[in-house]
Amino acid sequence: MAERLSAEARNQALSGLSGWTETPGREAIGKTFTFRDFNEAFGFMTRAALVAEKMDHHPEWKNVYKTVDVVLSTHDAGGVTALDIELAKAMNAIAR
Ligand SMILES: C[C@H](O)[C@H](O)[C@H]1CNC2=NC(N)=NC(=O)C2=N1
Repeated sequence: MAERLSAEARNQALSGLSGWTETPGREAIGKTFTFRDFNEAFGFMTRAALVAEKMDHHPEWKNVYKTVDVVLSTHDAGGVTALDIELAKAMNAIAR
């Protein structure tokens, strides 16, 4: 199983991840993606879902119209692991 990252390692990883921040009150990272319209937002979710399923690592997320709020943590590890960082990177790449 992937290891929980220390606070220092999390901050180090976040410094290279545009738009992602620590989620207040829990060990997780989050980002709000904003798109042009619902179609773009849902297209992003569709592509990200395929990556997540392939990784067997799944986001917590919520879509309202053209925004997608994403929170990533590794439930099995009780914190943020390299899997969350990898999925966050993939989501940034998909959203570009
Ligand atoms: C059995 C299965 O591999 C696990 O439950 C996976 C599935 N997807 C997961 N997704 C996330 N975000 N955290 C997990 O710990 C996790 N565990």
